[in-house]
This record gives sequence, structure tokens and C-alpha cells, in this order.
Amino acid sequence: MTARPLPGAPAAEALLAETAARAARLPNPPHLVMVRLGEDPASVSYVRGKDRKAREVGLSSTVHALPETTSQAELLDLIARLNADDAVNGILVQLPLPAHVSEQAVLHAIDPRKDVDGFHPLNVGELWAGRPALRPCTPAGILYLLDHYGLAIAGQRAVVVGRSHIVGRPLAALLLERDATVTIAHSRTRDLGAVTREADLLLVAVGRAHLITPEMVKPGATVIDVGINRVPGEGGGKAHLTGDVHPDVAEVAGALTPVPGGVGPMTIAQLLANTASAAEMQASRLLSR
Ligand SMILES: Nc1nc(=O)c2c([nH]1)NC[C@@H]1CN(c3ccc(C(=O)N[C@@H](CCC(=O)O)C(=O)O)cc3)C=[N+]21
Repeated sequence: MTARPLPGAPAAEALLAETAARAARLPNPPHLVMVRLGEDPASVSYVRGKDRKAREVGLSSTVHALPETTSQAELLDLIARLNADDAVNGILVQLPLPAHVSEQAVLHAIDPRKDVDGFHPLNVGELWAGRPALRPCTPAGILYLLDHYGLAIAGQRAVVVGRSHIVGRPLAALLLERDATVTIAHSRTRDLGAVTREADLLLVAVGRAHLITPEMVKPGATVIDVGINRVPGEGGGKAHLTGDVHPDVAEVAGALTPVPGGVGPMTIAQLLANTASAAEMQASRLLSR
């Protein structure tokens, strides 16, 4: 048996097309502003990818590429100006930040209505309360992908491996909202394999290459691999990306997302969908004030 592949591109294209249609209905194109500090190659490449896709779907996009040495006060000052600017609908500060800047201070400073990452504590609280709010991009993109491929969520036993604030925890909240029976496993879980083998829907966001091996997976399960691990090329060869799920899991799983080309494209598409949502909410608020 070999698992049904779940490529991100077709699902991302569908979400991008919906987003383009929503953007075209607004009086102005939704405007996303991204801020990054320093020149970490992965951050440079992710922000460039998001900027390019934003333009493709008819959004406006502005990138502030600031020096690594930018102080926290300067960054907070920029955020305050973006918060106050009605021509800015969405704000994303690329993570990770340099050690001299508090992630927490930055995430608290972003206007929750412009928080297209869904990382502000107000949006985190609304998510866990089951109320509408801007939702974190990777988790929301994963739910879109599952729906796109007609995979059931309600009533399923879902096991999320990983408890990060950007993926594991919000993913568990979204699955719960969709009536899955949710378990969160993590580095301290005893007999991880026994827990993951219970899953109809196994979602792995740990950041350890090939952590999940075939004997840890229930035959026929749907497996979502959120890992993006850079593996150095052998003998100085080219580095490549690999997931948290061992490739042999394809022999056991019913369906499996590839890495790259699985969850990554969904994250970007959902970011742009969130920017459209933020712009829609702000447009209706401006009308009523
Ligand atoms: N404020 C903030 N928001 C984020 O959403 C955020 C962030 N900071 N910091 C870093 C992580 C990571 N992230 C990815 C987005 C797309 C791909 C993606 O498109 N990946 C491609 C491959 C990309 C490659 O070749 O490196 C794929 O999986 O097919 C990956 C990772 C967003 N993040």
C-alpha cells in the first residue's frame, strides 16, 4: 500500500483564488506589511515568497527589511505607526527575532485587528474560546487542506505531536472546534508510539527529522507533516528539506503530505486569506464609525 499524496499546491491555489476574489470586492487592495530584522537566509526567502504571492493575488505588500541591530524601541515605534495607519490592514513581524528583542513585547504591540499571524494574546484567547478571530496561518491552512481533500475531522481521533505556540497548540484548538477528539503529545510524552498509533489523524510539528516511523502510525491514518528540517548534503553536496515523518510511513498511512510542497504553501495562502479577512473587518468598522 502506498499513501494517497496530499500536495499543498492545489489546495493553496484554491485558497489563493478565493482570496483574490475577496480582494477584488474591497474598495482598496488589502495591504500586508511584513517586517524582518537581519538577513537570515530562511527568513529572507520566506518573506520574499509571501511578498510575491501577495502581489499575484492582487494584494499590496510592503516589506521593511531592517538591520539586525534594530533596537526593540525602534521596532515598537514602527509597529505603532503601522497600527495607526488606516492604509495598513495586516502586520507580520517575521520570527525568530534577534535575542535583544522580546518576541512577547512585539507580539503584544501589534493591533489584534491587524495581527494576520494570529499570535496576539487576544486572538489566542478568542481561538481557545471558540470565537471568530484571526487564526494562525499554518494550523488554519492545514484545516483548509484537509477540507480540500475531503478528509473527515469531526469525530476523528487526532493526535498533534508538538506544543508550540505557532503550530501545535493552535492546531489542537482548531481541531477541537471542528469536533475532533484531540490529544497533544510532546517531548515528555511516555511511549509516544503508543499514543500516535491511536490517531486517525496524525499531525506532526516538532522539528526533528524522521521522528515518526512506520510502526508509530495506524494503518490507513492521515498524516500531516509540518516539519521543515534542513539536512546538509552528503560530502558537501546540496542541502535538502525533509519532514518530521520518515518516508517509509507512506507504506502504512492512508494519506500523507509531502515536504516540501505540503503544508508550507498552505501557510502562505492562509496568511493572504487572513490579510483579506483583516481588510474586510476593518472596512466594515470604518463604515460604522
Ligand atoms: N511571523 C511569522 N509568521 C510565520 O508564519 C512564520 C514566521 N514568522 N517565521 C518562520 C515560519 C516558517 N514559515 C514558513 C512558511 C512557508 C514555508 C514554505 O513555503 N515552505 C516550502 C519550502 C520552502 C523552502 O524551500 O525553504 C514548502 O514546504 O514547500 C515554510 C515555512 C512561516 N513562518
